[in-house]
Amino acid sequence: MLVENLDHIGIVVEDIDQAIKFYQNTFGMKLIHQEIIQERGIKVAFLVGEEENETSIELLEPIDHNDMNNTVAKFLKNRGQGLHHLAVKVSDINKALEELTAKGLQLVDSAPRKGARGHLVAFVHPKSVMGVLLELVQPKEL
Ligand SMILES: C[C@@H](C(=O)O)C(=O)SCCNC(=O)CCNC(=O)[C@H](O)C(C)(C)COP(=O)(O)OP(=O)(O)OC[C@H]1O[C@@H](n2cnc3c(N)ncnc32)[C@H](O)[C@@H]1OP(=O)(O)O
Repeated sequence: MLVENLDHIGIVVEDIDQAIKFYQNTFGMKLIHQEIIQERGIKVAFLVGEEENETSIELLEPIDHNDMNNTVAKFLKNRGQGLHHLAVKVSDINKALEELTAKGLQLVDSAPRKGARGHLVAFVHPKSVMGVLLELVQPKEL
């Protein structure tokens, strides 16, 4: 599997609007995308620094903070705000999943699904990545 680059870093927050303002006002970062993903029960926002094609930060807030079936709400309750996942860009997500399965890694998603920004995404379990929840991202234009 070939990782092209670090696509984004996911950070779970209590209040996404407040967090967006914090990243904009404190670090001068720019909001490039915002979306409510109803089927995942989350609100997300992507911010970048000066170089727009660089790695972004994805802020995530659960729509319902009390829904413990929602992975982000559960994370927020159990671990509080903070780093949630690392996302790497790959050109062929199906091939990457096949390779990781062959290498014995535990996948959360055995097949890709539509994630934020219409990209194809799949998660690898943190138990297989030394405690880091890893997201594979295949941009929709590929
Ligand atoms: C929009 C879209 C996108 O980016 O495009 C997205 O979908 S991102 C939005 C969020 N979607 C996702 O997160 C999907 C992938 N995540 C998941 O399916 C889940 O969060 C799992 C990774 C399977 C964990 O769920 P589970 O219910 O098993 O959690 P749990 O609280 O019982 O925890 C089980 C063990 O995993 C650890 N654990 C839980 N979440 C973790 C995380 N984010 N990073 C590292 N470790 C984590 C716990 O500490 C615990 O370890 P110990 O056993 O050692 O105590």
